[in-house]
Amino acid sequence: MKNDQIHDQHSGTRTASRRTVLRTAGAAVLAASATGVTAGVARAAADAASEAASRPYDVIVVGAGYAGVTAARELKDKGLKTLILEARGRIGGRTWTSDYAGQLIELGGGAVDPKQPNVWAEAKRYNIATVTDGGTIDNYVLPSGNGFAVVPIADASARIKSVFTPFFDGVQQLFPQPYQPFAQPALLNDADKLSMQDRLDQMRLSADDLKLINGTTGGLSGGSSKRGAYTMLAQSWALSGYTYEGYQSINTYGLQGGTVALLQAMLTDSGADLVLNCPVAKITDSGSGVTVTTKSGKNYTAPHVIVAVPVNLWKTITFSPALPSEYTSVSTAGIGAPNVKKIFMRVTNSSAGTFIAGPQEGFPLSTTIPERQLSDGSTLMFAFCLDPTLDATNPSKVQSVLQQMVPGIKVLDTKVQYWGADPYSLGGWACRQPGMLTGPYRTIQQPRGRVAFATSDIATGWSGYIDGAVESGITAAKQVTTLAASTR
Ligand SMILES: Cc1cc2nc3c(=O)[nH]c(=O)nc-3n(C[C@H](O)[C@H](O)[C@H](O)COP(=O)(O)OP(=O)(O)OC[C@H]3O[C@@H](n4cnc5c(N)ncnc54)[C@H](O)[C@@H]3O)c2cc1C
Repeated sequence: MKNDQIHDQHSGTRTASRRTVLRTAGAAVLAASATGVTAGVARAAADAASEAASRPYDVIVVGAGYAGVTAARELKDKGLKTLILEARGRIGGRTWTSDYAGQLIELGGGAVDPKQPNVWAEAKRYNIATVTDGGTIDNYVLPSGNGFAVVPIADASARIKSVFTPFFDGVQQLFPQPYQPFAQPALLNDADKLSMQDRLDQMRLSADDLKLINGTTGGLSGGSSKRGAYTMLAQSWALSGYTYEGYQSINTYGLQGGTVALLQAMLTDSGADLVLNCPVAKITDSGSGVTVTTKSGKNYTAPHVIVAVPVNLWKTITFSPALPSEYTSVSTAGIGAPNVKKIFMRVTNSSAGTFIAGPQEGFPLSTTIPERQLSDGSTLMFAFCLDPTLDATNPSKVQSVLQQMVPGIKVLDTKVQYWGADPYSLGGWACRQPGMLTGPYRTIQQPRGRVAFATSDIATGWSGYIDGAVESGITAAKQVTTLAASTR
């Protein structure tokens, strides 16, 4: 079976798509990612930052992930000049094109899909090809009784589909227009109270069937199905066309050259100046302009600011005047799923052939997926891990967990990104908690004074995906353009 017939997204789900990614110089692109004030290799970073502080900008964007860069590009299209301040030494945030075992890899988000209109349009606009891999996967390793069973992929997919599809009974009525999640307020009020675990409980599944799907719901939630809102996954199902196949297929494509290739093209087009290694600590809105203060004490001013950092980071920035409680409480509770690690590894000796593993909630590794065969005879795989106690940088620890599912398998080495502990993400993909969508969500999508917000975490459509980041960047740029026109 072609491996793009099954799939996953993010964590708990089951991605099977492998990509023939052109091994363009991902790292070199990253190293050369800065434009504008940071472009000159010879120019000292401090000089560049000082120069930026004295230049007149219409808008300062905080954060150079997909949401922030999209906002800057949109503002340029409206004739506004933008400065981007980024905490890290690279662009991309929760997308991170890196390299491992001589391969280009995505340590964060990587998959895009034609059902995701915003990011798909960007790829077309900048002529970035989408890539997929036609490799095959033999088996699915599934929980069975107290252990695991190796099941031919077609049989396993049919079984998962039959258990998973009823989880979404009624979603067509709940989200008849997937990009307008509030269209059915009465139904939504009830549904948004449910955690994914509540919905699983309603289904009264057998122990084995429960284990078939709670790895997905628990994984998306950041470790426990009790944390994630049912409406989060239900809306993704609706956006995918209300079918298992539609939902499965959203992880089929990657971007040629990696996510950084598209983002770099957008950044270059934005004409924005970018300062890297510049974490923002304070944002002061005087009513007539905004001052952004970095951790190192440097001030930048502009008429407007777009805060394009993850929601989980809002609580780490001092806003003056203070943000209303809706913003602070959501940031404290968190939208970005906790505990998320993405692990790349080289494996050999698989008794299950090429396989996907979909263990149950609570197992130290979540979905485990083959990416491609390597010329040294090993297989490049990646896995998600929601267990903060597993030291995934230690190959023998990962191996002993993997061997519980596939006896004899060997892990040669690993490369890990722990998003939950990363100070500039404090979590992985967005997964709202029960009550957030019907509660503070519409408020936190709005600007406060001269400060607007952009991130996939507050998107109306594909929140939790690159597409949602692009959508949110477009929205924030519109909000600021309207404000700028009214305050001129
Ligand atoms: C492991 C993983 C797998 C995923 N898989 C997929 C997938 O396959 N497909 C998909 O579509 N999506 C996927 N996602 C989700 C997707 O990556 C995100 O939704 C998207 O990248 C978020 O973009 P953003 O711009 O909203 O936020 P971010 O990418 O987090 O960007 C925010 C930026 O703000 C910066 N920042 C933070 N604090 C400060 C500060 N104080 N001062 C200045 N800058 C600051 C950060 O460094 C960062 O660059 C995945 C995410 C993860 C973690």
